[in-house]
Amino acid sequence: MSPRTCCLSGTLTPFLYPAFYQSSLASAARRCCLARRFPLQSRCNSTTTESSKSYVNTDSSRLDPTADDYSLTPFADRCILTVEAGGGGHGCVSFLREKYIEEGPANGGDGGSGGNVYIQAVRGETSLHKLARRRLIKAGRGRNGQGKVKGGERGADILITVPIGTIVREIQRVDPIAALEEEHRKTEMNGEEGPGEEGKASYNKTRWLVYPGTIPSELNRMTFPKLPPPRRSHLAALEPQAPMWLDLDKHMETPLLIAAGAMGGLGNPHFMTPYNSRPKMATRGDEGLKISVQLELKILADLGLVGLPNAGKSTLLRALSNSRARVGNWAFTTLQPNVGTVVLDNHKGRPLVTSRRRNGELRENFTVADVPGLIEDAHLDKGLGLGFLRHIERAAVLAFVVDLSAGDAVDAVKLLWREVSEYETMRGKELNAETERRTVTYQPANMKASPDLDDSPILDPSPEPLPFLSSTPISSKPWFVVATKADLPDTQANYKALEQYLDAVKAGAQPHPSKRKHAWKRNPQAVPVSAIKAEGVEVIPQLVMDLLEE
Ligand SMILES: Nc1nc2c(ncn2[C@@H]2O[C@H](COP(=O)(O)OP(=O)(O)OP(=O)(O)O)[C@@H](O)[C@H]2O)c(=O)[nH]1
Ligand SMILES: [Mg+2]
Repeated sequence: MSPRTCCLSGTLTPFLYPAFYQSSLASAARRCCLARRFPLQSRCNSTTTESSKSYVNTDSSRLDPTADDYSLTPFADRCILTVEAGGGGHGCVSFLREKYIEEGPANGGDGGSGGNVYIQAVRGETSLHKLARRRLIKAGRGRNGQGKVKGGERGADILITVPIGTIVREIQRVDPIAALEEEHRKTEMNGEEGPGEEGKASYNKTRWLVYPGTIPSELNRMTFPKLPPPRRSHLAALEPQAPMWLDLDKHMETPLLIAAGAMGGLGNPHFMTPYNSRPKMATRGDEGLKISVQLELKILADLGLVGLPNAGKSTLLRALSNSRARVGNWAFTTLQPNVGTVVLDNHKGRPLVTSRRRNGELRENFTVADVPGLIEDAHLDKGLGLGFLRHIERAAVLAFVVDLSAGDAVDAVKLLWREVSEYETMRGKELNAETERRTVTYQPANMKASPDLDDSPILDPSPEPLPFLSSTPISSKPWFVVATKADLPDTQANYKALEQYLDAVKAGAQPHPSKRKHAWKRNPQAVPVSAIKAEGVEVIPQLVMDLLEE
């Protein structure tokens, strides 16, 4: 018997189903030892403190709470946001004035550059609701330049903090500098072609600032130099390639720049010539880059609970962690995902489960996401399905929660897998469409740029690989079944049938419930539990750790 099977059949079935209890005396003795050293309470819900009382008694009211005993935190997992980098301050037109220097030279300072917009995924953020309220986030504008060659102050930067697991997709971008560059390129070309009034340009009030009090007739007589070429902040090189598509799936130590502030205008000393030491013009600061982005949070939990409504997912989450998710005896009690943390090591003695992360770090906890119940055709957005199916897409391990007292458990597992699998197909199609959208530039046949191009769509020549979202197909994730409400009478036969079905899936006698080729079926197991009495749940942490290591 493998250690996992031993652990499973050993610790819980004696309470629930004595008939299935087959483990050896030796392993029972070892478990007794373990139970004495780590009482149930400290083992699977180590955030609770009163270790002297029995687990069941202490938590009976917590696990079977009244309908109004829950805590609800504001939550949003999607939002559309416009971020705007700060505009540059204007250059200054001023002249030196001192005693005995009546008409001093130009000494206007340059405008300050605008503030940058940064994004950072941090631990501790769990929702996008604060950003959803804001809609427009604008970095500070640079201050205008001042006399005595004083440059303007830089605009204030903005840092957008998002939860880990946020995907940022660009919807629209307004780049004023790109427009200016285009304009500049055109004027350069025209300037080269046309006969030369070199170095002269007319007054453009969107680009030039003139000395205060300049009257229109004077303005007409003034000779404006050629507009300087548009400038970008050197920080713009650090911006992600447009169109932006970021998958912020790790805690970020440093923020990522997404929109660099615009440059400030030039002060009047820039326009001094040997013939004109007192230019009466300066340039205006540039407008900031504006990007509309869609933020989508896909919770990154280690374990995702998938189940029909009223199956007991929230009760299970309460039994495993210190969560206060709402529990009620009706469908759709849970309307938004809840994430609970199961503490494996509370640093008060030896941890029950010792597991290391991929980077060798010792795991102190793991997270469990409880999402609203799925119903048939959830993938077609029935019930609350589609909005929340994406939260299980990124869970490392899936736990299918089935209610043993509510009909055939095997049918429930098959139905849940069907929905998850349909969702996976849909996501695959979406991802392909997105990839195509980003690689192929459609050009109608009658608008061919050059006659030697054939009719095929033009591939984007960009050598940069596209940033794909790294995601494992849902069907290839390790999974197990939590058979809840095992305390209710006449559930044994249902559980037995479920166990037999999973054995058949493992042996290959039955297809994987998702009907997919490369689905994970190495060792799907059933865990009978009574979440309401916290019986049987103590094996789940070890099981999850084993599956996480796969
Ligand atoms: N007898 C028994 N009742 C349970 C058990 N687990 C949950 N229940 C009850 O089943 C009902 C539904 O539990 P919830 O945890 O709210 O179920 P859910 O799956 O989160 O439901 P939705 O959020 O609506 O999808 C509640 O009345 C629980 O008290 C169990 O192990 N045994
Ligand atoms: Mg619930």
